[in-house]
Amino acid sequence: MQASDTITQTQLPQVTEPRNPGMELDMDWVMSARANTSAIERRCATLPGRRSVKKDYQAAWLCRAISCIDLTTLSGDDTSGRVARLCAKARQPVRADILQALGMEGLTVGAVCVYHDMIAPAKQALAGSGIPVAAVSTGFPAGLSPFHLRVAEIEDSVKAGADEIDIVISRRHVLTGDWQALYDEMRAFRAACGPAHVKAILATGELGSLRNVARASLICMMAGADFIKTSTGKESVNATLPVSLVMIRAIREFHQRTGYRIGYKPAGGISKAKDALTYLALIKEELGDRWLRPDLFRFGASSLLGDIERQLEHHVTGAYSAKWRHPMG
Ligand SMILES: O=C[C@H](O)COP(=O)(O)O
Repeated sequence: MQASDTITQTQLPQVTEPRNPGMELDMDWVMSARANTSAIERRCATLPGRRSVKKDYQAAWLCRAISCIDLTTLSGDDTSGRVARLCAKARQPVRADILQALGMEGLTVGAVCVYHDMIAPAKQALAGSGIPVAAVSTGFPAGLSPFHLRVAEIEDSVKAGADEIDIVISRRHVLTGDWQALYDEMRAFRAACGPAHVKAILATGELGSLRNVARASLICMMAGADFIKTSTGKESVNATLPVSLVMIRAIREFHQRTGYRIGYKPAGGISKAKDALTYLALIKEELGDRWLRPDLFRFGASSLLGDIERQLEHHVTGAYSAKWRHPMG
């Protein structure tokens, strides 16, 4: 991919997929899902690891990564002011002179992701930008509040203007093998979202096995998820490459069997530009170019953008601002 390709593709109108309507729970399909851990690890070891961004095409990939970030703040001390600053960053993710040098004026992140109470300030700060607001919901991060409150929380966030809802599944349904309960829960969450797109957070670090990750991925897609997402960012193990491989292969299989493309969002602990490049390579190789757009791929990340910005600055100016030089030099 050359820088010019990325520029053109970034400025193209967003491709829209027909929404996944969901389907009946197909238990035979779910139970046939397997995950061979050693084969998955071998596959992940073949992915390119890049140390630094030296070439234009790598900078182009980083710009693509920016366009796919759900720029996130999910802290107990979030304020309207912090969210407004985050949204300003979402609108102009990289310094203007760097964007200009790359020919990437107008580049924005994919979305801003906040708690319910921060939806209104985020909507206000993003007005007119076209950048969607995603709200975490359903008792995020543990998902252990009463079911009717979790459904009501979704409805409230949609009323408050959230364009996307990131729900958390009940891990216990997976851990006890109660697949019907997981399907019914996801179906109810999807219905409560109405027009808002729904991302199903599996919290893969708490699901016990890669086979459970594969099965939970399929069930959430069968129940109508628009995206499946690895983690809340609050588990002790968040997004990993093996988990990602299992989830994106489930997405590929779902597309092959139903014709619907489901989005993928690795989240939690992705903070390095080189890791973002590895994820993009994985998506390109396993799902193809169509998934390398923000309507089908997002990084859930609070600090990835900072490292990408440093890499791009280094690429354009030959120096990191973080490396102190003489102020007059
Ligand atoms: O969904 C997004 C995650 O909560 C972000 O996690 P992070 O702060 O580790 O980047």
